[in-house]
Amino acid sequence: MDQMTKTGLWVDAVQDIIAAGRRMDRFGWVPATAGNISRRLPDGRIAITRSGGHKGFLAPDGVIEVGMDGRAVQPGDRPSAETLLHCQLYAHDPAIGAVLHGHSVASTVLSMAAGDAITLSDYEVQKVFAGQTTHDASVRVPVFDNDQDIARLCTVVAPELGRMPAGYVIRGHGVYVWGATMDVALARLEGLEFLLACELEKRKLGR
Ligand SMILES: CSCCC(=O)C(=O)COP(=O)(O)O
Ligand SMILES: [Zn+2]
Repeated sequence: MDQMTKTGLWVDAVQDIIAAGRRMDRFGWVPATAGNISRRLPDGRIAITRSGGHKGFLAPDGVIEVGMDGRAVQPGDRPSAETLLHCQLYAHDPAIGAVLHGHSVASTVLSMAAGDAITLSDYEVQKVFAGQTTHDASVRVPVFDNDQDIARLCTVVAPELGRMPAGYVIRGHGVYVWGATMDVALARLEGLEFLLACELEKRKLGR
């Protein structure tokens, strides 16, 4: 165990991740072992969920430390299979402090029916996203084809970095959302999931 794992800052990050997992689970966004959650650490490393655990029932040892290259600091630790998507966001923007990934019904189903984006229009809640000041506008949420090769998926996401006010969706898979803090990331996730759920209901009405 190195110095970081002993500090209060590490404990804060772990508590943030455990609380986020519980909240995502309450909404049904992390079924079975789906989803992953991370936070940037003050030393530039990342605290991220271990691969394969239920994110609604995380214990402190369900969170491990990785470098910006996505490799576990402790040999033998197995970080989330999607760690590189988190690292990509942290590397892109130093202001990003937390990244969330969930598998909601709405993001899964809508993305399977979508082209290269889901467009959200006319919803008041769009204003939860930075730079959105009115419902009278559109928010484009890119949809990327699913890929088990996460390094290759990163190359597909890369051109859109900096142009995704609400996050992005991986087709038939789930959403990625981020924020300066865990609270901001959770608020954005809640906003995006609300809007995707509305969109799914609207389409069921044939509108
Ligand atoms: C059972 S969900 C398949 C893997 C996945 O998409 C996911 O989000 C969870 O993977 P992890 O390695 O982070 O547990
Ligand atoms: Zn996933």
